[in-house]
Amino acid sequence: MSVSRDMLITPLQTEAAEECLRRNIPFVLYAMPGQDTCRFMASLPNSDGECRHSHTDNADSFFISRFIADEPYMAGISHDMDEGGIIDFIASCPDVKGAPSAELPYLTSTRRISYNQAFEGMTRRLKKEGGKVVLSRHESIFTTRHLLDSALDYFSSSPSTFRYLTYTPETGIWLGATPELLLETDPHSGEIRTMALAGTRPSDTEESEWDTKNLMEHGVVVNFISDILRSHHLKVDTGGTQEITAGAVTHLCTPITATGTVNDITAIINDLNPTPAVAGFPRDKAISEIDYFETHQRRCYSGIVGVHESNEWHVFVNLRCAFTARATLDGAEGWLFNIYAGGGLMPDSRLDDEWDETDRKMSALRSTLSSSSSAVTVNPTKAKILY
Ligand SMILES: C=C(O[C@H]1C=CC=C(C(=O)O)[C@@H]1O)C(=O)O
Repeated sequence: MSVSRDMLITPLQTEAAEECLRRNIPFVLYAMPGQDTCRFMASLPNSDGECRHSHTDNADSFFISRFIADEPYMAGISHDMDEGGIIDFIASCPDVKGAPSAELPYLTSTRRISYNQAFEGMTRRLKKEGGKVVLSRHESIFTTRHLLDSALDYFSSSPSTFRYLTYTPETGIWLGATPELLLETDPHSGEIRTMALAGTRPSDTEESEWDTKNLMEHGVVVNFISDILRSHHLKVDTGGTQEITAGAVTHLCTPITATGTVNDITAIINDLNPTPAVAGFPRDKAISEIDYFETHQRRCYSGIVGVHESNEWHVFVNLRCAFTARATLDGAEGWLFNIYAGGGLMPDSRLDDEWDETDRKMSALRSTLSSSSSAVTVNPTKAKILY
């Protein structure tokens, strides 16, 4: 099911986002899972022409952070804008000292040989010691398709995900549609909701049973999340494991709720993040192997992304996403994307299956970027990034 294209991003929101992209003003367009309207927020410049983009506890804000930032870093964007506010914003947008992001996308994709080597190194240890590590890769694609068109299509084809397009000077431009909830608070019931999302197979499989590798991979995440919540003295209730389909892949998903007195919600978020669904288990060992074997920086892929609005937290794991920047290739203007995906390795993982899994996880965004009459190039080594 996909929602109506017209409803998701209004023409005014598109115009405002384009203005922000032109002027390097931090902004976000986002839609909550199941919603068919987007919210637009931007960090307006202060009287010195500088954009405020720090997170404050009271204002509604969007945040995005890197995978295992030393300090849990949040780029907040406040100032929600309704349609009237957007008109004023576009009309009066003062000159800002917006800086382009210092980070640049990779021109080439993760090489198969590098992925294979990382796989061999990680599974060699897993076979001896057990555990789990999530190995990721990225694919570099240049497209002449306009960014806002791509975002609109990607949003409308993934209605049950948290969808966003954002720019901050710290992170650059990111586009994503993630199915994975890290944590959500409900001030009415006092409940915390989360999920274990791990274990993947093709959505067109004819198998009825899940294999042991996927069931165990999933179980590691259920146990980890439950243990963290219990360590915060919360009562944990684990629902039945379900299947959820996201494009070409189906995942195992166990909803988890926690109740009790929450003294410090950000401490719970920081303890949960990253879960073994994106890092592995034991966590520290998995993170150091990711650091050692992966040949790219994950940047914001598999970090957290979400909103703090009306005193509620909606925190997601940043999956099915891409980092992008304006670029040219052979005289054509377009966008250079690094699409990221990973998969959990267990001692009995098979190399080709894992590679194919990441391919399927990237496929929805890849086909969005290639649709209509846009010219698309994979590994655009001659692309030039525009500032
Ligand atoms: C790490 C990713 O997916 C996670 C979420 C669902 C299933 C996963 C898996 O089966 O490996 C991963 O844990 C990704 O999409 O890049």
